Amino acid sequence: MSETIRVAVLGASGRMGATTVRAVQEADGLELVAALDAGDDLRTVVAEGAHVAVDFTVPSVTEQNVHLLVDAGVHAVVGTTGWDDASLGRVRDHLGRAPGVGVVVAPNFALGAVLAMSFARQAARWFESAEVVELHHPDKVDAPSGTARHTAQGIAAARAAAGLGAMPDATSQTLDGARGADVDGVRVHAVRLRGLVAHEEILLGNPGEMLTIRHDSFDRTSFMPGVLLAVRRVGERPGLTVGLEHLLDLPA
Ligand SMILES: NC(=O)C1=CN([C@@H]2O[C@H](COP(=O)(O)OP(=O)(O)OC[C@H]3O[C@@H](n4cnc5c(N)ncnc54)[C@H](O)[C@@H]3O)[C@@H](O)[C@H]2O)C=CC1
Ligand SMILES: O=C(O)C1=N[C@H](C(=O)O)C[C@H](O)C1
Repeated sequence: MSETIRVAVLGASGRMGATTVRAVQEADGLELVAALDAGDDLRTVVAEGAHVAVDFTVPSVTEQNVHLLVDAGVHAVVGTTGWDDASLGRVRDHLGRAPGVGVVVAPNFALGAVLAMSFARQAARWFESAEVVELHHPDKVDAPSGTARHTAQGIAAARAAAGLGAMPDATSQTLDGARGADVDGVRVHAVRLRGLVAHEEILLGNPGEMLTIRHDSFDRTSFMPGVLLAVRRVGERPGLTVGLEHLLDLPA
C-alpha cells in the first residue's frame, strides 16, 4: 500500500457515512477519493484508485458490496450490521481466492464498546446469569443491534468453554417478546428511544450480587478512531477479520 491511503466511503449520505467522510478528510495519511450512496456506480471506487472502501450502508446490500470490492482487489472496512455465520463464511471463501485482500467486519468501532464486550467475555464464566440490553435511536432499522448479537455470542462461547449450562429462568407464562431474543441461549433486549444514539448494558448476576458493564456512544464521532484504525491496518491483514478486538490485541 502506498504512503497515502486512498479511501472510498459507501453509504456516504447516511449518519455514519457522513461522519466517516469528515473523519477521513481530516485524517493524516488518508485521502477521500469517492463518497457514494444508493444509486451510485460502485465501479467509481476502482476508477478513483481506492485502496480501501468503508461500508456503512444497509444490511440488505453490504455483503454484495464486499464481494464486488474483493473482486476488484479493494480492501474493505465494514461497519454495517446484518452479518451472520453464512454471509461471513461466503466472504471468507471468496477471500481465499483473492490473496492479499483484507476485509474487516466490526459490529462496533467504538473503543469503549469493544472493551465492554471483552470485559463481558472475561466475566461470563463467573456468573450464573447474563443478559444484554441494547438501547438505540428509533431510526435504526435492525434489532437487536449487531453489537448486542456479538456480545451475546461472546458470552455464550465463554460460558460453554467454562462448562456452564443453561441460565436459571423459571418463566413459564409470558407475552411474546417479553423475555427478548435468544442469541445462543443469552437473552437480548432492544430499546428504541428518541434522544439516544447507541448504548449497551451487560448484566451479570450471581446470588446476592450483580455486575453491570455499560457503554454509551453519545455521538457518532465515538466510532471514528476505530474506523480509522481499521482503514490503516486492513491492508496488513489479508483474509477476514471479524471484530475490532483483533486490532487492539484484546482476547477474542
Ligand atoms: N460498526 C459500527 O461501529 C457501527 C455500525 N453502524 C451500522 O452502520 C449501518 C448504517 O447506519 P446509519 O449510518 O445509521 O444508517 P443510515 O440509514 O443513516 O445510512 C445508510 C446509508 O446507506 C445508503 N445506501 C443504501 N443502499 C446503498 C447502496 N447500495 N450503496 C451505497 N449506499 C447505500 C443509504 O442511502 C443511506 O444514506 C447500520 O447497519 C448500522 O447498524 C452504525 C453505527 C456504528
Ligand atoms: O445503528 C446504529 O446506530 C448502530 N449500529 C451498530 C449495531 O447495530 O451494533 C453499532 C452501534 O450500536 C450503533
